[in-house]
Amino acid sequence: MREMRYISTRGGIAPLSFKETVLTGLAEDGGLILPERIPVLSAEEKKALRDLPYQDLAFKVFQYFVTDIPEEDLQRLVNKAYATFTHPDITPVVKKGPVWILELFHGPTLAFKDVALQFLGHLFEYLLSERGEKMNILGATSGDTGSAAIYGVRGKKNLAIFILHPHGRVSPVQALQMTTVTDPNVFNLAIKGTFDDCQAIVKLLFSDLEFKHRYRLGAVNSINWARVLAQVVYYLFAYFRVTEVEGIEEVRFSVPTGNFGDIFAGYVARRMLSGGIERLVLATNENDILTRFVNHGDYSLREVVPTISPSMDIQVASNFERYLYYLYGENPIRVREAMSRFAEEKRLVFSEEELSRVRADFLSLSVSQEETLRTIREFYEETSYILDPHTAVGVRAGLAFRDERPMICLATAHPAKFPEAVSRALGFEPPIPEPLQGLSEKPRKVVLLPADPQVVRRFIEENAI
Ligand SMILES: Cc1ncc(COP(=O)(O)O)c(C=O)c1O
Ligand SMILES: N[C@@H](CCOP(=O)(O)O)C(=O)O
Repeated sequence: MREMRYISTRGGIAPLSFKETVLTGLAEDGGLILPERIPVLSAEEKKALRDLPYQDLAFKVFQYFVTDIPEEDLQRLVNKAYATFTHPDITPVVKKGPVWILELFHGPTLAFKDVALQFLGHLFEYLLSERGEKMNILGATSGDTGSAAIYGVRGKKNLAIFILHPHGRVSPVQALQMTTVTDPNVFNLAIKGTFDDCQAIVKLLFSDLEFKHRYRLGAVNSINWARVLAQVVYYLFAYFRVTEVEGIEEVRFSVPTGNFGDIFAGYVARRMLSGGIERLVLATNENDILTRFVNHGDYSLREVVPTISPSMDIQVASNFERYLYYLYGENPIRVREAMSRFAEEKRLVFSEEELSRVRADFLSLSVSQEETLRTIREFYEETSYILDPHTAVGVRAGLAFRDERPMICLATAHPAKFPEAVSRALGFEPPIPEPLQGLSEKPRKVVLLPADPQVVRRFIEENAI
């Protein structure tokens, strides 16, 4: 395999290997890390990948991007990562009514984050033991990354984890999943603010290079390229499965979107396939900055509003910067200018030519809470299948943009993580799966802090390993 090196969206770092990329998290110039090229699969390569079981496909896809880990080690990491999943296909894709549902919730914390974070946990442990180093993981969550990251690194050597979540703005089940892990190296920080505040604190602390190096900070958010990479696999897996069954070469994916990480993984898969994914449907809840961007070129910041799909209550979508890099013709100077303009003016303006390229990549719809509840109800009536509210946002948008091509809707979380919303829609709560049973009786560990980077910094200084 040709060696793969990694660069920053802002152009200010020397190229990195994959291993360095994983340990670096946020690029030292404040940008996000990307591979120097996205491989395009030939017809023969697609044929060779088409029928592979999930783990084998993951291994083969990773090999294009991971050229500095020996094959046997990479294979072992992949096998360990997916051994915790309860479905043999890892991310099965099932036909329900008029759409295909890509179920991404068969991992330990019942959300799509497990697909990448189970892998990243093992990868961190492998890299740290190779170097004889320790790491303090720092992450922000609007609900799902937090528990998936905690479960991903739990019991692993040489790691502590600090997860910031917006106090009172994640679902009660999500809060319990995180805070009932009372291991001495796990710290849940409930921040009095929004997810955007939490993510801004994390990025600020990563940008303080002295602090980052002294405490050897590691990233579990989609800041970390390994997160995006692992998520690319299920797009390819679903694409191969659905096109095989339907006997058609083009599909659309509908993706409930918040931090733009999942749909960015879809964008990478689309480029790798070069032609198989006609467009990606970008579905947002009432926090609709990305929908306004696609449909009206209006990328301007508004207040975050709390909704029944809380994990998508985000306005400043981190991975948007990665997409901008490609939209701006892989020109890091333009990305750097845009990011500093956005920090000052809280908006970006795009040319008609740029917007027409955006619309060749994405279709977009913002779905209100009322429509989300209606979608859960109507989909259940038609198919007996219970959607979680995030998935319902994606299904609603997927139905709006359905044409002759198969529409694959990402089911990003299990409905039992959001029983209140499901009950409002259906009049009953979904059955509680085994991993969520008895959580409310367990002891909890959480600290309430203001949305102040200095306070968070002090907390890390006092508790880091
Ligand atoms: C259940 C669920 N659906 C959708 C999303 C949105 O994904 P992304 O932030 O990658 O856009 C999230 C948060 O990441 C989530 O937890
Ligand atoms: N919705 C996410 C927000 C963080 O996104 P990430 O993909 O960058 O980790 C969550 O559930 O925490």
